[in-house]
Amino acid sequence: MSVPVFTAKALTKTYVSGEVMVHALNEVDLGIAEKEVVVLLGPSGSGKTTLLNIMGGLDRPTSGRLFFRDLDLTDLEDRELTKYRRDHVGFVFQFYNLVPSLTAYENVALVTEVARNPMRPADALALVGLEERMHHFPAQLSGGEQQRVAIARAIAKRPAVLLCDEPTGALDSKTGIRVIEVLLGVNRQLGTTTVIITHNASIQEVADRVLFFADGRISRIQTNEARREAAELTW
Ligand SMILES: Nc1ncnc2c1ncn2[C@@H]1O[C@H](COP(=O)(O)OP(=O)(O)OP(=O)(O)O)[C@@H](O)[C@H]1O
Repeated sequence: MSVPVFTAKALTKTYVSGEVMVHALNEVDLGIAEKEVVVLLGPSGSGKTTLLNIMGGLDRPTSGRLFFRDLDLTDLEDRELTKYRRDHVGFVFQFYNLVPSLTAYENVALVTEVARNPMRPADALALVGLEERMHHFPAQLSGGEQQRVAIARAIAKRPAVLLCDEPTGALDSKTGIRVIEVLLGVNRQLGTTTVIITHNASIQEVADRVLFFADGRISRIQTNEARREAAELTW
């Protein structure tokens, strides 16, 4: 078997506020394979975002190890961690964080201008189905379209991993399903390993594996025999 994209060993993140200690992540062991689609489900405060942020190099664990392929992220200096993030990680958040004064094309070009081996902005926007809207400003696009621009921006540098924190959280079901469809299309066409945090249990059906979080631990892992297509989802 090839080296996993991520390997976590006893990964732990503890926050101390006053007398109270919160184990946001509590000795999590995990492997995520290349090209996998993984959905993280669990109640609020169970540690999903903490894990995603550590995988993305936005945060550091208190103890334990996290490898990206053969690279031990827990060993890296801040500068090296920033380079890891810039070279290998795309993020998609609930809110799109587009620059309002720039067109869709220009928002994506902001990233491709500084990336090492980027796609052309027009190709990234075509991949998310927005080739006809690329010269529109964010205010001229629907929420779902803005999220698709954010996805184009995240994948234009051809990251190995795409980390998505509630990507459909602000969308109605029809546009949310379209966004999931776009994420699956990117996974299929570019082979991007994709991790999706959601509170929407329906979305688990499109995953290869579903990780259920409770109290900073993975309480259960479900392997789906077959992935559903986004178009088959309802919520
Ligand atoms: N910067 C911080 N300082 C103190 N406690 C924190 C901090 N960040 C997270 N926590 C705590 O760590 C725990 C895990 O939080 P986390 O955001 O990972 O949960 P989550 O499963 O992503 O929740 P949600 O679904 O609401 O986003 C929570 O108890 C949270 O309050």
